[in-house]
Amino acid sequence: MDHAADAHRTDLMTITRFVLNEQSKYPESRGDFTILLSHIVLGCKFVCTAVNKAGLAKLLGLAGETNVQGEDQKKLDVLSNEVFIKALISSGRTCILVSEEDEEATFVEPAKRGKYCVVFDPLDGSSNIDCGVSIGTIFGIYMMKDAHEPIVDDVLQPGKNMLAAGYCMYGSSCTLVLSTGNGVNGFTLDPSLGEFILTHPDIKIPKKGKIYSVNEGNAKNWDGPTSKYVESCKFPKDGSSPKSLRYIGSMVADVHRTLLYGGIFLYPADKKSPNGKLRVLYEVFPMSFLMEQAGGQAFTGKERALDLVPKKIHERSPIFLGSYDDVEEIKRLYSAEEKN
Ligand SMILES: O=P(O)(O)OC[C@H]1O[C@](O)(COP(=O)(O)O)[C@@H](O)[C@@H]1O
Ligand SMILES: [Mg+2]
Ligand SMILES: [Mg+2]
Repeated sequence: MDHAADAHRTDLMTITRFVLNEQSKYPESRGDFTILLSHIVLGCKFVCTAVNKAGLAKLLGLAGETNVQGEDQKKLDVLSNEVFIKALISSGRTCILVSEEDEEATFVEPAKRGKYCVVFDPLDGSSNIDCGVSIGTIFGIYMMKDAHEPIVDDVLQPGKNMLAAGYCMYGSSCTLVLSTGNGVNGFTLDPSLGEFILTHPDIKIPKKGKIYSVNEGNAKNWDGPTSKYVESCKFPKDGSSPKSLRYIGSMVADVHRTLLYGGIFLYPADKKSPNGKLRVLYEVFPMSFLMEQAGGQAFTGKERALDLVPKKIHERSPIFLGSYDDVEEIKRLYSAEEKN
């Protein structure tokens, strides 16, 4: 590193500075949230390093049952789950953790307990790992309802009660997008500093977009409004240009593009999966929270996504999220069908 040339960079807005600045706006704050977030950020850095090495490990024959040291080589999704569980418990600020990888919620032992509940998908888009396509981690943070012995109900709250949500995308760069309920900000990891730097301040999603993003292979099982909507993206009746289709199959990457470029991401219900595929707590809610904070909308086909009250921790829901006007159109089609 050229230290002289980099001297001017010491005024960069790192995520640590950013969160401390936010904290200073609340004089009564004891910094618990800041500490929790710093543990999540550390987890993301660990997973980013593991993801970057994954291809190499495979090439060198290290990713299998055992590595050269004779240790078990863990699959990335299992490893990522362990990283976040450890990072969150060691923060001393959490009481309940819900991970996609664990059937049951994890209750933190009293000595290490704090007041936050964290829901997360440690590695999203894991089917894309072996071909090096972008994958990510998604998280949402709730406050425990009251001071009592934690119970599962503490995480079965509507998404609008989330205090914060975000994702980290492990792609051509490592990008962390965060909202603490006061807009959306994006940070990019500078590997030379090991710090996330504010690179996308106050992200606002375009009001209308030119891209739709959906697994069209499921089209034969879609319901009327979804089919009509996708048809209108391809053959618009108002004389406008057709939308482009982009679909990666990693929710983090598809939502990130939607957030920056505008448009709509949909994982609708279909005849085979009447509740869709994506999980309410750690996929639908955090992404819907971010979309609304960026000026977009998120809809389930029946209601505002963040109004949904999950009954089970791994519950699924259809989801349509993105630019305000694009989601408005799908809402119109569903309400027209209801009236018929
Ligand atoms: O392959 P499909 O059916 O289009 O599903 C893609 C969706 O499934 C997911 O991969 C599910 O996430 P996981 O990898 O965490 O299970 C989303 O990231 C993505 O939007
Ligand atoms: Mg996922
Ligand atoms: Mg996952």
